[in-house]
Amino acid sequence: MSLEPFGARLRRAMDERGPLCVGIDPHASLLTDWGLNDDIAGLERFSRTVVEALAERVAVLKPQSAFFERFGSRGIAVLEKSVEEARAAGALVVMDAKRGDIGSTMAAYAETFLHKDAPLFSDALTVSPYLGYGSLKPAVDLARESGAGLFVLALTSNPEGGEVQHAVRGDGRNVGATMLAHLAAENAGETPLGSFGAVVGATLGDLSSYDLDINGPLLAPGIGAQGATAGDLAGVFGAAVRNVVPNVSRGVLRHGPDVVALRASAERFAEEIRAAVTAA
Ligand SMILES: O=c1ccn([C@@H]2O[C@H](COP(=O)(O)O)[C@@H](O)[C@H]2O)c(=O)[nH]1
Repeated sequence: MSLEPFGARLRRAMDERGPLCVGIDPHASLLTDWGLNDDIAGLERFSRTVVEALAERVAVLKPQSAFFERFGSRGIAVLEKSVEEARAAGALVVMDAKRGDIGSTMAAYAETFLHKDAPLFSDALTVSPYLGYGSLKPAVDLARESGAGLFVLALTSNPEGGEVQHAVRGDGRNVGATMLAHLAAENAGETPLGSFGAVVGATLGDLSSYDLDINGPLLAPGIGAQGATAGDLAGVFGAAVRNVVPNVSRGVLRHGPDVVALRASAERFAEEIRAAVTAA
């Protein structure tokens, strides 16, 4: 049996818990700062601590797959366990793996993260559309079947992204705007919120030239370590701010390993975000 659609589950979680998404990003430097070794035991302890501190409190946890993959199969086993425990504690899990390939290979990535019986099944997956939006079709189809979602890289938080995403097409529209239009079509008619979201950096300044009204969630990394603040959200997203899922990773994680300090940091960000969204 498939799950209720991701968009509906996310809307409810955002309304009940606030929209904050905290990353599980076990950087080698953070493991050291936490007094852990940069090894599988350190990885396991780090991830378990973040899940214990936050999975019952925040709407979304976003493991960054790269930091687990670097430990090989044992790192993937830790990732599987973290996803399972975070979901069991009530958080939605967005797997940040940024997958993208030709359609036939994309189907295998979709099976990996979006098939409801897969060991790494996640509520949503980040995907790259830069082999063409249509190449994502197997992931879109399987997400719909499973009740999962996608976050498509549209306007990323890093300064280098513009050379691809701001490139102007023959029809005068840029690439990022085109991805947003594809997502709006995917989400048409869905209530209360579509399941196909965009990644749009909180670092990007005024985005009023873009149509962010995609009837889907906007995952907004960049708050904290990359320099954006909760106070920037209304200026960046305008009326779409209600559908923004702001992500903070290092900004919260640097307060570990103390569980109370991690919770306090996440609560501070959550409060600032609540104030910014309410005032918008
Ligand atoms: O445009 C993007 C897409 C993804 N990310 C990811 O989000 C976190 C941000 O971490 P911070 O420590 O809060 O900077 C990280 O996992 C990135 O890979 C992004 O930053 N920008």
